[in-house]
Amino acid sequence: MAASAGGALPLRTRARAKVNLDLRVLGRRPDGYHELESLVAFAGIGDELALDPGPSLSLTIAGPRAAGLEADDRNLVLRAARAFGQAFPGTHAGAFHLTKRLPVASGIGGGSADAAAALRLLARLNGIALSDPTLREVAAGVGADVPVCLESRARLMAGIGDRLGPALRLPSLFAVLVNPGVPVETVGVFRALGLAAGDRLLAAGGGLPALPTSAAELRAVLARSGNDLAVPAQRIAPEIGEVLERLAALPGSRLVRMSGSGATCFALFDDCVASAAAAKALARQRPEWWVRATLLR
Ligand SMILES: C[C@@](CO)(OP(=O)(O)O)[C@H](O)COP(=O)(O)OP(=O)(O)OC[C@H]1O[C@@H](n2ccc(N)nc2=O)[C@H](O)[C@@H]1O
Ligand SMILES: Nc1ncnc2c1ncn2[C@@H]1O[C@H](COP(=O)(O)OP(=O)(O)O)[C@@H](O)[C@H]1O
Repeated sequence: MAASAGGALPLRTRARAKVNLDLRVLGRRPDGYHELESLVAFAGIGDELALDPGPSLSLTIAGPRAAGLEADDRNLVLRAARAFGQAFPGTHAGAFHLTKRLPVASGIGGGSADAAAALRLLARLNGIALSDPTLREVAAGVGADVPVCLESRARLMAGIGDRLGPALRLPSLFAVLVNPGVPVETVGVFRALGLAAGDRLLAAGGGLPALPTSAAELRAVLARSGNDLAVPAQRIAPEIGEVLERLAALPGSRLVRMSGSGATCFALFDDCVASAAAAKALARQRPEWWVRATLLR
């Protein structure tokens, strides 16, 4: 991108993929939203967002996953930017350019990460701290997953995504992320769970017993949990079953799970040699799937 009209270089940030390492649904609130508990980590891969400061707000989109994603008012980048402008009157915005690399509607929060990235860039441009309570409210108003994506640090997430634990220094996990190319809408998966408003299922678990110090220890903790949205998601997208089976069958695959409301699933490996080899093997088996080896932390 060229320098802005004023000569300043555009601001840039990475919108990292969010991965729900586990996810429990505790119940459904009277307003219809579901109470969750989830240990969230972030991948090394993501979309990229640039902001060229200027007088008017706009968005352009390019990149390998841009097809079908409109740069209109429904786009989460513009929704976040407009909400920011309303909450912080008189602040500056400009021209956003999104490089879309993450599959859309895939349970790894690409849209939420883009919205959070827009808020980070606007906060940087206007000298607003990421810890600003109004900024956090704006994030929560754009989407349930946007607050956790603001800092994109691993942490426990509770409530509907609005209650965040402290940032966690998790041992790095060598992962392969896989999406079979079937978009899955979050709202449909929650609906398929079949809970009535006001239903209470479980008491809060309280999170991690102690912070694991090795990847093997973290995997052992994760093995005791799961993703409560996996069964309803598979009813909507049966392809998820094949993704989980193929991931589990890869040499060195230690733990296999779906992220968020799907359809992206991940497998964890001991090291980057094993995860890279597994990603290569799976991409050969299913060349039409989105397959990426990455670090989660
Ligand atoms: C399931 C999760 C887990 O991290 O991730 P994704 O699969 O979307 O990545 C999130 O809770 C998704 O967050 P996000 O995608 O931002 O959700 P929103 O746009 O706010 O909500 C979409 C719809 O999902 C339902 N919803 C969402 C969150 C929640 N805790 N309870 C719900 O019932 C609501 O019906 C809502 O209208
Ligand atoms: N910048 C964006 N990137 C991805 N999806 C977006 C974006 N803006 C709006 N959306 C819409 O948001 C919804 C959720 O997208 P996404 O965050 O990718 O999935 P998920 O919530 O499953 O993790 C999709 O239906 C998509 O059309």
